[in-house]
Amino acid sequence: MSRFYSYINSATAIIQQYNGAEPLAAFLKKYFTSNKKYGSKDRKQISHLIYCYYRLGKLVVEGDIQERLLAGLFLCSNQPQPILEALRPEQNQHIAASLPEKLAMLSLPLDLSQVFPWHDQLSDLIDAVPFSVSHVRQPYLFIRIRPGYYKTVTTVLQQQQVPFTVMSETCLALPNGTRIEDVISLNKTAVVQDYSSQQVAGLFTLLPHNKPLKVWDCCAASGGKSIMLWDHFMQLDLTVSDIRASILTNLRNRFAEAGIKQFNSFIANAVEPVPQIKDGTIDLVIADVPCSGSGTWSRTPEQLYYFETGKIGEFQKLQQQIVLQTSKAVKAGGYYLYITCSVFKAENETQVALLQEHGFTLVEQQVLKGYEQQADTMFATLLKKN
Ligand SMILES: C[S@@+](CC[C@H](N)C(=O)[O-])C[C@H]1O[C@@H](n2cnc3c(N)ncnc32)[C@H](O)[C@@H]1O
Repeated sequence: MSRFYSYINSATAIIQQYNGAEPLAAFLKKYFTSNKKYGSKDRKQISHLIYCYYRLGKLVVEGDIQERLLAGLFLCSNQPQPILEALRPEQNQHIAASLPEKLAMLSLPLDLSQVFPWHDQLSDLIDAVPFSVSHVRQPYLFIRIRPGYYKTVTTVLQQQQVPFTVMSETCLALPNGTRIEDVISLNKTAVVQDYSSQQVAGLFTLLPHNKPLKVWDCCAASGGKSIMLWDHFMQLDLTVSDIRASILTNLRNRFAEAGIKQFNSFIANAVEPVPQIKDGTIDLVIADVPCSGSGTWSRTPEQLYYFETGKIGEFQKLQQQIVLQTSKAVKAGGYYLYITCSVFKAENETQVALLQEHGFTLVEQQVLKGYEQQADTMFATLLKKN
């Protein structure tokens, strides 16, 4: 049996074992650790095959898994593939063709608008068809260059021959899989942060700049939004919290690398009263809430296959509890910044409507259409307390 059929058989066996209970990346890591026979080249090819398979969501491809693996590989790759060269050389020759051309070559009735089938649940302003089709492409890795380091970072990337595209004065797009941590002083000179996440900084310009703001980042994770806010204002009275201790440890390490020394941090469940935070005392609450992550599924395409819509309601309920509890902390005339990386209306506009019913006025709402830039799709709304 050729090496290429053996890749397909391995990918098939892995797909049959995987049930979506944990992230595919973690499952593959464990699988390859306990199956030592695969070299790094094999692991790369098999993983790519499997990711392409899930990029087609639940689309039915006539024939067996092998047929779907090869169709996925052809549609979702834009560089020549050794497996296609061996098994479908005519397709490999057209690997850089447009999607409609590729679909015509496959002569399979594949409707890519159904890769993400939950069109009726999307937030306003998200175009269902281009969003759905965007999942066939792997997104870029984006970095945000911190103030004063543009020349340092771009010079090192050029010296190390790392290709990049300039998206803005602070944002660079790099090929996914770039080991950026080996090339630059991560967190000191630049942070890994998606393009859309970086766009949220546009809302910071609408905040008062006349005195250091008292800020509470109530779902801080490893601090991506807080570091960006710090870079914007340079001076803040900053408090960060999260329900997970381990992620706060990451945050403290990142803040140390980023040179952010003055801040308060503690573990807190944002659905309950938080003793450290008094009602009506905060200028800005950032609530980058736990969500379905449906705007990021081109990074985790297994979700297109395994996601159950019942989970939207669970997230909606949790977000509602977080919003109602944490918004009490905002002082009169202060601000609430609500953020998700979800595309579902129930997690986005519905929560904003709830804030509006509880004494907040909408300042600006952004649907960040990352699917147009091979980035994540996000939702961000700034509200002001009446
Ligand atoms: C989308 S992430 C935040 C990302 C972060 N703001 C950033 O920019 O890197 C959501 C975070 O909410 C936290 N979380 C989930 N449930 C929570 C709760 N009940 N209270 C507080 N934090 C919670 C999760 O642990 C997770 O770190």
